[in-house]
Amino acid sequence: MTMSDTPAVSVQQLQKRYGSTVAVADVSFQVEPGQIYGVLGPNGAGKTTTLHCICTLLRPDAGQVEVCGIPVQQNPRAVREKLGFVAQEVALDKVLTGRELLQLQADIYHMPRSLAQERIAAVLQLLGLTDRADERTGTYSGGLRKRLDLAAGLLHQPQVLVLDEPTVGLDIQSRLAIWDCLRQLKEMGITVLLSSHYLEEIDLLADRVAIIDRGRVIAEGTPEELKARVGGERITVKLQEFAPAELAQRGAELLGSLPFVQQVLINSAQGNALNLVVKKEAGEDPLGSIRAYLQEHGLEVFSSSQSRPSLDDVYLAATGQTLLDAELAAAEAIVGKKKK
Ligand SMILES: Nc1ncnc2c1ncn2[C@@H]1O[C@H](COP(=O)(O)OP(=O)(O)OP(=O)(O)O)[C@@H](O)[C@H]1O
Repeated sequence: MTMSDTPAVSVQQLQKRYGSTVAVADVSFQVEPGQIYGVLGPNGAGKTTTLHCICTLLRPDAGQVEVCGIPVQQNPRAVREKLGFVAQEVALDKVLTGRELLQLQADIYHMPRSLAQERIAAVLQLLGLTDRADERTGTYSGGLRKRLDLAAGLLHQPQVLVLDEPTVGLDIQSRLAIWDCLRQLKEMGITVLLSSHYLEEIDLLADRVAIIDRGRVIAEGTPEELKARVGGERITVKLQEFAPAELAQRGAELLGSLPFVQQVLINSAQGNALNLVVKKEAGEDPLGSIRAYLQEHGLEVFSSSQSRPSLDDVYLAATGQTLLDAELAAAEAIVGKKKK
C-alpha cells in the first residue's frame, strides 16, 4: 500500500460505552485524504464520542481507529501531531488577546518563538482574524471565537482537522464564514472531518457522509448517492388553498392508484395538501401526468411544488423518523432524566 492509498482516518467497528449507556455500538467509516467528510446525526447519536476516540481523548472499548495509518491506541502521540481538534465548546480565556492565546497553544507544542510568530501570523491571515488579533477574546462574537479555535487547531500544521459541530449556535453569517474556511482548508489539501446535526451543512460541504443513529452508521456515501438511493421526487399538490377533508381524501385515493406514486399523505398542517413521493418511472414530468390524471377525474390542481429528496429523507427512510423528530425525542429524554 502506498502512502496515498492510506486513509486519512479509518474507523473500524468502533464501540464505546459509558457504564450501561452504549454511546457507540458499531461505527465504521473511512476518510480519504483531502476530503471533507461529514458525520451527521441527531443529538446523542454518538458523534462526539466517535470524534473523541479518533482524537485520542477517549479509549475505545473495541474496534480499530487509525489516523494517517497510525493506530490511535498504540501511538496517540504521533496521531496528535497529524491531527488538529476543534471541540464543540469553546473554552477561551476572555482576558487574553487572540494572538496571546495562539502563542499559548504554540508553547504547548514547544514551538520556537520565531516559528510560532510566523505560523500565528499565517493562521490569523487564513481565518481573517488579523485585524482583531490584538483585542481581548472577551470582545469576540461567537463566530470569531470559533474561527480562533480553528486557528489554534491548525497551528501545528496538521494533515487532518477534526471539528465537533463547528457551527452550532452560530448565526447564518458566521456559519457561512466557517464553511468558507473549511473549503479553503480542503483546497490546501487538509482533510476535514466534521460532525453536525445540520442537514444542509453536510449536504453543502461534505464530499462523503456517514449518518449515525443510536451509535450505528445507518447510511454512508456521497450526499448525492444517498439521496439518489432513497429516490423519488417529493411533490406537493393542493386541490384548494384549504381543501375540505373529503376532497383531499378523493385526491389521495386517485393519486394512490397511479403506479408511479409510491406514497401519498394528506398533510392537515398544510391545508390538507397532498404530499407525494413519486418513483423514477414517473418520467420527466410527473407533475404534468398528475395534473392530467386529476383533470380526467374532474379535479383541478390549485397549486403544486416539486423537490428532490433531501438528506432528511435519507434519515427518514432508514429510521422511520425525521432528524428533527429524533432531536426532539433526545431533548425530551434529557429533560426526563433531569426530572428524576
Ligand atoms: N461522559 C459521559 N458519561 C455518560 N454518558 C455519556 C457521556 N458522554 C456521552 N454520553 C452519552 O452517550 C451517548 C452519545 O453521546 P455523544 O455526545 O457521543 O452524542 P452526540 O451525537 O455527539 O450528541 P451531542 O451533539 O449532543 O454531543 C448519549 O446517550 C450521551 O448521553
